[in-house]
Amino acid sequence: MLKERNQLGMIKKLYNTARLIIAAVIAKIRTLEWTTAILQNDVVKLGLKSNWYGVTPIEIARGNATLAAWLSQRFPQLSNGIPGSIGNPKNIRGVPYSLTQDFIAAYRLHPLLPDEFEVRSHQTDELVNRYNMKDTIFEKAESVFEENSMEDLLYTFGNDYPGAMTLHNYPNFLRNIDLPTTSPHGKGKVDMATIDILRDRERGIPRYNAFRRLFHLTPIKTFEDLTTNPTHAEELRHMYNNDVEMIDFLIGSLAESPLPEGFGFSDTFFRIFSFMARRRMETDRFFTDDYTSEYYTQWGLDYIDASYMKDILLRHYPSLASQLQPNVTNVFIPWKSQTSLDINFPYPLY
Ligand code: HEM
Repeated sequence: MLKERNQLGMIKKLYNTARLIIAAVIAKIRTLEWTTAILQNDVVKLGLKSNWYGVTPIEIARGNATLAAWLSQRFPQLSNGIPGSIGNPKNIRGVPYSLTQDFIAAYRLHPLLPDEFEVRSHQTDELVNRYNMKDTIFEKAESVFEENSMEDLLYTFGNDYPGAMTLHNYPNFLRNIDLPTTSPHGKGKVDMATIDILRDRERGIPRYNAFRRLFHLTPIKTFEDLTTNPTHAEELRHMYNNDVEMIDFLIGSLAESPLPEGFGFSDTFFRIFSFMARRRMETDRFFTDDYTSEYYTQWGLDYIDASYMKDILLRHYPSLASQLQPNVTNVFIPWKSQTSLDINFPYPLY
């Protein structure tokens, strides 16, 4: 009896330790790889690296030794990443953590979705299947995996570009989407483009300009302050009755132009992303006080450190090796576009 209970305890411990390790690998991949693929900007990369590993003053000073010395004296905590760094205990900043509705509003990235896609062979790049997105969602998703090999799907998604986060780019299939009976709405057709705006309004998300003020960003005064595209400015003036204060958060963010260099979405979205990216880790005891070998095991900490998404893909699908050559460093950036070795992956090295 006692033996069985001990065994059960061991199994539970093994399960929970594995869960912690996998959650940390996912958090690391999201911080250092996914986000740096959609925000391909050196300063952002450095910021995200600082969240996980910390940054050294010499990296920030881009090799300038005098500035680096001053930085390390003035900001001794600089080189602390969140996970495991001494001096970074759990910090809720006086507010219990939750994913805010504002973050959810900034995550309404539906324009990233295409209306159709082509599955291509990972061996020959030949067309294998062509799909309309509407035929691949909800209960129909499983058939895509039955009709294609996992290697071909990974190769396809590894090389496809997402849609641009901009006005007039909402996927058509979502504008008249057939919800399954299992959806909280029940069966029926909905227009997700409308719902995205409606939900933000009913949840009290500040309008675009109010949001910018709350984030200490300069509010816009005219439609031309928002976008360099005169057609968009005119359309928005008409839609919002010439009142910039009425522009919805999502619409303002989709209209924003020009975007900072390398950004896949607006600077306004970015503010809440970068804020939450840090906060969701620094409020978690397992990424702060308890990111230790006692909870993770030393094997686990080393495994997290050594694992990037590419390692995971190759571990499970070794036959992708010829597509995932050393020049493919970040698998969230189309593989074929990475033609030369990026020594700055996953963060810039100065
Ligand atoms: C085929 C792909 C997708 C479909 C069919 C889909 C559909 C939906 C549906 C039906 C809702 C609920 C709408 C409601 O409030 O009534 C929703 C919400 C949402 N979707 Fe998507 N979506 C897809 C992909 C994505 C992607 C790729 C992202 C972001 C990367 C995303 C972000 C969100 C967010 C942030 C919400 C709001 C969640 C909440 O209210 O808590 N969706 N989506």
